[in-house]
Amino acid sequence: VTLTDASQLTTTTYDYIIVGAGNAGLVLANRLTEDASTTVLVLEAGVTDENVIPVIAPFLGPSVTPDTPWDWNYTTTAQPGLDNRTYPYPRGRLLGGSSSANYMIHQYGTNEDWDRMADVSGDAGWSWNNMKQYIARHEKFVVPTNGQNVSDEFIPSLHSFTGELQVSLPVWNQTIDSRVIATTQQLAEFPYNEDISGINNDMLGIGWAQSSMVDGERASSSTSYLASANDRPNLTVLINAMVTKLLPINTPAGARTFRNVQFSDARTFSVTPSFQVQATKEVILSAGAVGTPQILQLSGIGAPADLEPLKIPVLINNTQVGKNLQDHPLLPNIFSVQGDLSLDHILRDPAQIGAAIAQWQANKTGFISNNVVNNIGFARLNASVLDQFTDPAAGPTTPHFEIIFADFWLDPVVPIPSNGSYFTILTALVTPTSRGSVAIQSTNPFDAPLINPNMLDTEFDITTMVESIKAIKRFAVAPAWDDYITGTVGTLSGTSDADLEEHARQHTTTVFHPSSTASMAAEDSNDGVVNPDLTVKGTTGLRVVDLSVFPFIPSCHPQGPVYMLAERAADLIKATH
Ligand SMILES: Cc1cc2nc3c(=O)[nH]c(=O)nc-3n(C[C@H](O)[C@H](O)[C@H](O)COP(=O)(O)OP(=O)(O)OC[C@H]3O[C@@H](n4cnc5c(N)ncnc54)[C@H](O)[C@@H]3O)c2cc1C
Repeated sequence: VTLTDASQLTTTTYDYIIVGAGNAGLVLANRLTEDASTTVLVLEAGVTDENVIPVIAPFLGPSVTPDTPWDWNYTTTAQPGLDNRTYPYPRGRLLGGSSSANYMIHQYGTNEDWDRMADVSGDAGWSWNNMKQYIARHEKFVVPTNGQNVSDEFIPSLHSFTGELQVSLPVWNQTIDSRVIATTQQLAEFPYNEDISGINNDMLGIGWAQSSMVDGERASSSTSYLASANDRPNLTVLINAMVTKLLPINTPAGARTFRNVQFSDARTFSVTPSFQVQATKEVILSAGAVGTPQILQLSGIGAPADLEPLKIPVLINNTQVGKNLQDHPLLPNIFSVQGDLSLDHILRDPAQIGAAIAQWQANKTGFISNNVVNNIGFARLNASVLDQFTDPAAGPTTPHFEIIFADFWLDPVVPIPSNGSYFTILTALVTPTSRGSVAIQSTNPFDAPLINPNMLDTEFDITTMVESIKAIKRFAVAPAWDDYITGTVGTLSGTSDADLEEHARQHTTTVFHPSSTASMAAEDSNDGVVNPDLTVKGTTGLRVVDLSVFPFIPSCHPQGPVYMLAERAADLIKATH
């Protein structure tokens, strides 16, 4: 059942308390309540996702954030690598968390990404060979039924059709799609990849985006894992509940126990009145890569240098909490194109958008029923460039950068001009080496933490971004674009490395993938915030299950890896108790 107010709780004691009804949290809520004798409370600061059209309609996904009631509305600190700019840093603040606010692209990462996690943690359970079983449990592939031919857009034999989250393929073609695919036949540098999810141990090349959607609607952890479990009497989800602190129970020797959770009404933006609930087994933080370190720090688990200036007693001294933040930098590269077939003309015209939304409401068809992006690709640096660096990729077949194709002007920094037709090829670093941080700046949980992704801080990152621009410029001169692309827009016209570096520093923001702020490390290592079984080092009764535990950001869109992580975490938790 989903409750809206603390006064509706009928008890204050549960077997498990999950903090955050997000991507990971609702997987746990479902799996842990499969046993009818296990009670679970999920505390979520955000609001409901029910009947929120921008959340449900796939093409409207980008309007769920930033600066809305469904977003935490964070902003980064000034980024030295980006000409000291700041930019919005969206995080979903509703049921489903960021899985309700994201752009729905669904992948699983490379086998090398997972094998590195197993190596770093010393736990072979995180290896690809073991983690594959969780894709089968998680995924419910849905082939579009609108007549779209998707036979060579994915490899059916590798996918699961029986799991929880619906994953599908494009149901509406953009003008550029056939040209993108034609380019894969014209240029050997950009081969066609028949299944871009990573499931076939190969993410290199260009393929059709798989998205978490079904029948013209978004599929999130809320519409899948929660929807199929919410009528269980042993599951309680409380929205509008802002967790403000974990309270320690002092144990005489060894680890401190954290099974008590304090929260307040998120609608009041006030820590009083406060409520307390207790877990008899475990508290699980699934508050995401910003929320989780924030709660740990507010609870006195963190670096003395972060806590002492705020007079927060250091209960667990761990200098890694909130550190190691990794994210995928995203750079829009815009070309001007012929004619008026790009989506810009529709997106500029409220009447056409209104008609398209009405069509979607009537029968879930048209471009609103489809994701904003149909094709994505991944590539590695040329060997001659890579030779200058230690390769930060998880292995020799893991990509360094991503290429994303949009049939319209898509630049989060520069708004769409009032006329013209455009084609955007976005590039994103998927193996960045820059590391940033999340740190609370006051003892008030309602104050946003300082978020510093520290983008393009390293020589590797800026070099790879420049190389990615050169790569897409090679892509754009394939014969497939001869009668379409007319020129570059703005600073993309630069030809020297210095020009392209300036273009990157002026336009880069984020693909919204913060990770690694509560990194996993081996049990006997002094590094890391959590152990390989996701328990918080130096504590009992407390685990973290969300994207913050990945020691390295996966080289793909990360919601799939989060679902896989949470599926295994449920098994680990069940095996403990
Ligand atoms: C705009 C956007 C676009 C994206 N596009 C894609 C994409 O196309 N494909 C992809 O794979 N990934 C995408 N991502 C990233 C992906 O959605 C996230 O990495 C992933 O969902 C994170 O899962 P999580 O469980 O770690 O955190 P979340 O899903 O963010 O869950 C955290 C939950 O905890 C709650 N919470 C936080 N603090 C508190 C507190 N103190 N008390 C109570 N509750 C709290 C939050 O409200 C939230 O519900 C995108 C993200 C965004 C924001």
